[in-house]
Amino acid sequence: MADLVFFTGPMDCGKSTLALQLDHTQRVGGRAGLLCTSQDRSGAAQISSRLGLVEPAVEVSADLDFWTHVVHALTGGARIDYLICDEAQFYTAVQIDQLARIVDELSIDVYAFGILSDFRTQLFPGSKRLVELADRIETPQVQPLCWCGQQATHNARTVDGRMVTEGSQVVVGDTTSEIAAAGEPAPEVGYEVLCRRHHRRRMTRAVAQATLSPEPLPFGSDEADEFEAEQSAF
Ligand SMILES: Nc1ncnc2c1ncn2[C@@H]1O[C@H](COP(=O)(O)OP(=O)(O)O)[C@@H](O)[C@H]1O
Ligand SMILES: Cc1cn([C@H]2C[C@H](O)[C@@H](COP(=O)(O)O)O2)c(=O)[nH]c1=O
Repeated sequence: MADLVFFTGPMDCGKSTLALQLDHTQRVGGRAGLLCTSQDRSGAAQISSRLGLVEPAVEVSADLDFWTHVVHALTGGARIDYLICDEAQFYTAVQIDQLARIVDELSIDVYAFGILSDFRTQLFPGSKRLVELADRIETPQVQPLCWCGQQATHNARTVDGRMVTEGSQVVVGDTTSEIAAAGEPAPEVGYEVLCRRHHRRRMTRAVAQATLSPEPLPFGSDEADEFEAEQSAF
């Protein structure tokens, strides 16, 4: 029996890497897959992993009908045993229903990968529908960490280096940890993974570093006191 599996976790937890590993392993095992993605960071119709793996993929725009696409490919003689669907948070709820139908009526496995919630902690429509319909929800084994060392569970968006909680749900971009480590200036829009506590407090790595440094504090002393009390608890 085929399955609809949703692999989910915050940005930078290895979802695209796992998607390409799964595809490779299945292909080596003699199965044939169709790779799909939506608005990959690279700007091209491909699944790209931060570890450097890249594979071409069907670009899933809002008007793509998965059912029609797959049935058309099958009737044209293609073999499809499974679908790899990256950046599935950007798919519409209707497209997730089409994927479930493909699993149930065509016995094709669908492996979907995506983040659950946006920078405001609200579910993406595609992810919400996947949680509702998936046979299984899996979390990749590598867990990214918040700057405090706790497991990072939430995605923060930064604009000009400052965390924001308002804006469009979709703004394609990358995490800034490696950019910051290399000493490069933050991009206009970036992302940082945080634990819930620091996401709630809008306490990004930059804010924490500024607070801990002997430089003048960037925010009110109440917030700084709260932050120092929290640090002594670790
Ligand atoms: N130079 C590196 N060496 C080893 N692992 C790396 C390196 N750069 C990135 N990674 C790993 O790549 C993973 C991010 O992969 P990716 O598939 O792009 O994530 P996601 O799709 O979840 O955003 C992280 O687990 C990170 O630790
Ligand atoms: C939190 C959040 C993220 N995005 C975008 C940023 C990236 O382009 C993708 C996530 O990709 P990854 O492979 O998981 O790193 O989603 C967004 O548009 N809106 C958000 O709130």
